[in-house]
Amino acid sequence: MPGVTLPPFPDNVPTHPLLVIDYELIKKNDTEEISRLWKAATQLGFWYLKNHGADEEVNGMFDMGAETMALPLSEKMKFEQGDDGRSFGYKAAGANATDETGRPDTVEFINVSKDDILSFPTVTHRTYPSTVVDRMESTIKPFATKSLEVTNTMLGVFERQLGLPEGALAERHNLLEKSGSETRCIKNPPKQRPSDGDASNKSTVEEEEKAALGAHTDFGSISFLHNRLGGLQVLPPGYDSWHYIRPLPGHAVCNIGDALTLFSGGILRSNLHRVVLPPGEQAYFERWSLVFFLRPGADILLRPLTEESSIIAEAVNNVSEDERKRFYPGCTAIEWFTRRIKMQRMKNRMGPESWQASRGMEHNPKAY
Ligand SMILES: O=C(O)CCC(=O)C(=O)O
Ligand SMILES: [Fe+2]
Repeated sequence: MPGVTLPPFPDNVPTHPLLVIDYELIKKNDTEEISRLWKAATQLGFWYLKNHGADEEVNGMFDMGAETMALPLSEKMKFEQGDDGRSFGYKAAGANATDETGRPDTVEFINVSKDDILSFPTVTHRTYPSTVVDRMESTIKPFATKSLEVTNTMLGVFERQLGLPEGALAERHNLLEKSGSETRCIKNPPKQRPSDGDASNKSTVEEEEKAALGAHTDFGSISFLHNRLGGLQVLPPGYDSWHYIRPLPGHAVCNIGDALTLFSGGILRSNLHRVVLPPGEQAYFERWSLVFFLRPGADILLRPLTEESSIIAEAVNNVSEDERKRFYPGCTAIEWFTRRIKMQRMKNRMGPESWQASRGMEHNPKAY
């Protein structure tokens, strides 16, 4: 946050390196950069993006987030998302489970729908707190516009690399169609410093490892994420332990979501990730993050685009029968999305089966 000097990310924690992709080169269709982006999107499903040109808009969004979270809880709760699986609006800390046992999350966030941003002042889905309305034109729309440009450019790269006809992915992300695309600003409270001599205040290892936001794969197509402090972790393929992603100044973190995994028959990878307290001294600071989620049109059927690409058809042919079944959930983007959100709400929790019912394309559904 402005005016706060943050401690550096420590050197003694396990981190996972990500490829750094230069957005300027991607825009220029640089062959080498495109093959690096392809490698990142298919192997880990996460990469850093530099030269994305959204820094100013990102800073404005963090200010909007701070203004919103500073509102009284009673005011924020007027705009809560509810328990029906809708994502737009405010989510209070503790409203979602982070694991099978129903441990509550600690993050609060404000989500603003792409459709409400583009139709403003006309309401498409819902209304928002005054702090959102006041910055809709000046801050939120410019951020969403920039994010749509960046994510759709990368979507175009994936469309070509997958051997799909021109527009096959683009038309499934038509700007004018209603979708789950949204901006999200997240706040996680800092760890409390133990007061001297107060043994009860000493945090346990268990507490340290508690997820602020539970292990998940993203629901949509491409996520464009900005954070300042550590805390984001990935479970890389072939590992059974979590690795931090080190925040790099000026670099966004991008990742693939379930919808692209489904459209591509598993070629594009939506990888498990979660958020925990930032490591070391950073834990004592509020953690803020910001995401733009590009998601398919609400009514788009989620399934591999085998008729449109021999590359995808071959990928689907090469997996086991059981694995293939996972690629045909038989639902639309909005149904996928609604189920996942609804089943992680604490209010809808019946038992461990609710957590299982909230899962998507997680490669290790047992990982917390
Ligand atoms: O806060 C972060 O760094 C990641 C947030 C995230 O994974 C999400 O909101 O889906
Ligand atoms: Fe995520």
